[in-house]
Amino acid sequence: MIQQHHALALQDVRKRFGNTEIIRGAQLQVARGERLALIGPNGAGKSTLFNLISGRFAPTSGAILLNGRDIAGCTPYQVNRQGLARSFQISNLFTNLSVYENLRCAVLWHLGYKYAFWRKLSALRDAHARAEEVLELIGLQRQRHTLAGVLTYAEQRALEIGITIAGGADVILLDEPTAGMSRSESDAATELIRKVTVGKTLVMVEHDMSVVFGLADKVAVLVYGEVIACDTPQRIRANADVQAAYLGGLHEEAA
Ligand SMILES: Nc1ncnc2c1ncn2[C@@H]1O[C@H](COP(=O)(O)OP(=O)(O)OP(=O)(O)O)[C@@H](O)[C@H]1O
Repeated sequence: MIQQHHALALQDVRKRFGNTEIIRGAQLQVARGERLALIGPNGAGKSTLFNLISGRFAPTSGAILLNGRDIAGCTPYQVNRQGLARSFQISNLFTNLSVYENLRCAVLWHLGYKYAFWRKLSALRDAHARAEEVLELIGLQRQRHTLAGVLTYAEQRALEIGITIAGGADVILLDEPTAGMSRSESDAATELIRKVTVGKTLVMVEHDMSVVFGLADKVAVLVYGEVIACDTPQRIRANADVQAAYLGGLHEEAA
C-alpha cells in the first residue's frame, strides 16, 4: 500500500523497448529518509529503472510517485524541480572548470530557474554560500581551485556526489557510486554518501556488497525487470528466492 510517508513509489511500472518488456510490473516503496540499494544481475533493468524514475524514459505503463505525485512521463528537468537529483555512471563534470566552479554551476543551475532576473545578485551570493557548504561536506576544500579534470578518480566521484546534492534535492539517486574504486576509496565513498544523505532519501544501484550492506536500510532485488524482494539487508541475505535468483556468493562477499 502506498502511503504518504513514501518519498518514492513505483506501481506496476512497465517499460517496453520494441517487442521486449524490460521492466515488467515493478513495485517498490521507499520511505522518506530511507537508504535503499537496488541490486540485481547484469541486464536486470536497474539502469532502465533509474532512467524511468529520473524522467529520461517514460514508462510504457504504471505510476511513479515522487512525494506522492505521479511523475511518470515528466522530463528530467521537471523531475529535478520536484526534488529528485541523480548522478550518473559516466562522469558529468566540467573538466576545465575548478572544483568550486563545478559546484557553483550546479547550484546556479538550480537557483537560476527559481529566482527572477532582478534577483540575480542575491542568487549569486546564495550560490557561493551553498557551493562553500557542499565543498566542505565533500571534503574537497583543499582542491577548490583544482581543475576537475586533474582530480583523482575518487575525488571526481566525490565531486559528482557534491554536484548531485548541491541543489538540495531530498531524493537522491546514485548510479554505482563506488564503481572502479579500491577498497579504501570505496570505504571513504560509503562514509561520504552516508554523511551527505542524512535526512534525505537515497536510492542507489550498487554492485559492491560491502557498500550495500554497510549503507542500506533496505535492499531491493531486481531480476528480469521485477522487484522480487525488498527488505532489510539481513532478511535479504537470508531470503531463499534471492539466493536462488541471484546472490549465490553473497555470504562470502559481504562477510
Ligand atoms: N534504450 C534501449 N533500447 C533497447 N534496449 C535497451 C535500452 N536500454 C536498455 N535496454 C536493454 O534492457 C536490458 C536491461 O538493461 P539495463 O542497463 O537497464 O540493466 P542493468 O540491470 O542496469 O545492467 P548492468 O548491471 O549490467 O548495468 C538490457 O537487455 C538492455 O540491452
